[in-house]
Amino acid sequence: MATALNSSSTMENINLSDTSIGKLPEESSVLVVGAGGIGCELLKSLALCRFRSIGVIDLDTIEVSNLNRQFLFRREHVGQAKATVACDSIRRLCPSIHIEPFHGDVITDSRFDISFYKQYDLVINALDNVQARQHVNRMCLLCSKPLIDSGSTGYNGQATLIFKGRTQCYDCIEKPKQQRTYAVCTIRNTPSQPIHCIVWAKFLYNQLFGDNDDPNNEDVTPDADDPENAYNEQETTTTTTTTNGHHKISTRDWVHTELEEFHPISVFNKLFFDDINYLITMKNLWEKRRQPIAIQYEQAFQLNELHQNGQNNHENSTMPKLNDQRIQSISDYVQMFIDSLNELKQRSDKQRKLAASSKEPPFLIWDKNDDADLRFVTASANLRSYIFGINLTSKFDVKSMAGNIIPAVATTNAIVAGITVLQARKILSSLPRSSTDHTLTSLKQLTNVFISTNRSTGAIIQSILLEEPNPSCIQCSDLEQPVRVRINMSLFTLYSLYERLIRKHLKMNKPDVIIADGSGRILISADDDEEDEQMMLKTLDQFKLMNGTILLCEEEYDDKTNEALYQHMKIKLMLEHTDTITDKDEYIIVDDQVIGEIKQIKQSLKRKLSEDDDDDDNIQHLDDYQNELNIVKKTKKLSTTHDEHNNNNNNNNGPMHTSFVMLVDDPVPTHTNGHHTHQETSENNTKNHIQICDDSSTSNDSNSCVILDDDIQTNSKPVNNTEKHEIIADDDDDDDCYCTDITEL
Ligand SMILES: Nc1ncnc2c1ncn2[C@@H]1O[C@H](COP(=O)(O)OP(=O)(O)OP(=O)(O)O)[C@@H](O)[C@H]1O
Ligand SMILES: [Zn+2]
Repeated sequence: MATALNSSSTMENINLSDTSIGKLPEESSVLVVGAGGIGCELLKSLALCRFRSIGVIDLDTIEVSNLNRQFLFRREHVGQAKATVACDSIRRLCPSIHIEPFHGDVITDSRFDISFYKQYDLVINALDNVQARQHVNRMCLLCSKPLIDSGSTGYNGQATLIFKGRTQCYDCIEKPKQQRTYAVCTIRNTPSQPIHCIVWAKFLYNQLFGDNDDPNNEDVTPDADDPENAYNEQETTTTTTTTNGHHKISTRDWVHTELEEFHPISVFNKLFFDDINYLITMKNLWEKRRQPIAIQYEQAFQLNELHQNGQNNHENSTMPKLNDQRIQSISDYVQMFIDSLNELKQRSDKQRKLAASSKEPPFLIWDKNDDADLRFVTASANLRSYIFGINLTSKFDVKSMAGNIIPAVATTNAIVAGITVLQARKILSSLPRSSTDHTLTSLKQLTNVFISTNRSTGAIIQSILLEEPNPSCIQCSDLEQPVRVRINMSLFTLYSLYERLIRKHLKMNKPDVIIADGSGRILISADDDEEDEQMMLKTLDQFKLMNGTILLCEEEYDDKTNEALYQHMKIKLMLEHTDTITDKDEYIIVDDQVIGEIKQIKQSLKRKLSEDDDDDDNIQHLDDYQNELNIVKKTKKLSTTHDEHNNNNNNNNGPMHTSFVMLVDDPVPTHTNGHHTHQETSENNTKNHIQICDDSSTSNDSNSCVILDDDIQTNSKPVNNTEKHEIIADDDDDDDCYCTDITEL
């Protein structure tokens, strides 16, 4: 249900000076991701609303084209990091503020891990792409941080709220995919929208001046293989005489054979007269469509009318227009075509010569910001639109459509930023004031806010009730908390991931491994009988997997073997990149996720394993699954032992928990104790350790571990050998596996 609000009623609902509950802006720390159009507005508004601790991430440097709306930047800043300059400008505005820039990619920069996010009370996205938004969404879900996702497209904008388990997350609802590809037949034979003609014009540019070896360089000539075309062309030669004497000549081949003796008028007549006449011979295409009209250069200048169909709404609007926003006459487009063609031909000849003596490519690459490139596409697209009776498009709009540009409107950004700060204020007032717990006390006041020029609702700013999370959302449903795995993406191979981590360690049989980024890309298919060796040896970064990528490992019930152990099992893995790992096979599973993961294994077992808690002394040979369960039990027991130990030392009766579990592949020494010996019988004496360490230990032991649980602290304190608890789990399937309590070592 939508509640319409005008801006004054929005303001009335929020009492900025209400300090009775929740956190105050000056007590809170906020992370802003993106210092572009919305980001600049947002930082200014946050600073003026008394937010005093802000982190700013942006990967980009300042460009001249940013200066019109990203007002924290000036011409002298061009080329400098956006995050740094934005923070400097805010400091000048508000000297008492603590604002810290981070120049880096929020997705791939290993500085931005879970512990980084945990420093903040609230995260705000001011990003311009889905991938980065999805990543921040996942990170906030993982550490239960409130997130506001702000965005704008032209006159529309939004500030939506995301709280783990309480609202929809960014991925709860699949985003409608923007159509970026069009059927080849539509482009070559039967365009019906301006974008079809613009795509055709870009193909034409590539045919004439671009990389002819590029397989994406589509032919632009009429396609007689169009299934709609009953006329079945038998000839396969590039030059064919059609029934009524018109010639079909492939532009690609024509470029090679004829362009040496370049004549712009021949190019014009081939494209807009010969090819169109050939297309007209495909009678079936025009049974239910308007037949195109071929235009010949010699008559083209007489086509002075603006357009055929009364043209689009823009032309009727009384809004003043810049030259580039105006639709021109057909004769203007004819002239524009000839002029830009000549210009590009000269440039292309130069480029070919330059390539002979340098590393430059021997072809041109279309650039939306290059005037000749843009004029060529505008003119070609509009001539074709005219031929097919499609509305014409201004140069300004062609630039936006051909360059996939989403228009940025400074006023929308300012409104979105203002609303986002109000949202931030409301969220903070719902957070407990003196606690690091970020559970919201109430969602009552909170809504999503949309800015829309669609007046059917009678409001520009609309407040929409928060939606419940989607229970089957792969990112936020509680049942599927990901197991966090730290690896070095540039060293860790697909083989290590599949064979060592997923199959050996997680005990999955032969799962599909799917990249959970909405693309449905399958990394490894369970149906493949043989693994591609070359592929398995590739490192994960070669598959464009990144810090924060979630993999869904899914295994079906194996009815052939009727093996209950391998019934349907699902595990999500979240990959976290770290440069600090230098061993190509090493992986670290972070903290209690390991326990969650083993619990999942436990749940997936059909047979009921006995849960006899008492006989830790009676350690015996265990099968792999029993062993995993015992690790869980042992972990709990060790935590308890440790708690007692700690309590004795500190007189602290508060609960203690295990700081982290680390799993590494390292040669380990043989451990001997009264009861059992871990025999180093596996290949290379390599074992998996699971080490459970505690951050309260203070010794300088060189065997100390890195503290991975960010709840406790980021930097490690060395672990005293006598306090260290260690469980050694054998990586080798054939070996016996023992659990050993460190107190016995
Ligand atoms: N993965 C990322 N990590 C960090 N910052 C990012 C990431 N992706 C996008 N950004 C930043 O988000 C900001 C989005 O701002 P905006 O939408 O105004 O885009 P812009 O690149 O500044 O402008 P335009 O695209 O119009 O030239 C940019 O400054 C961009 O650098
Ligand atoms: Zn979700």
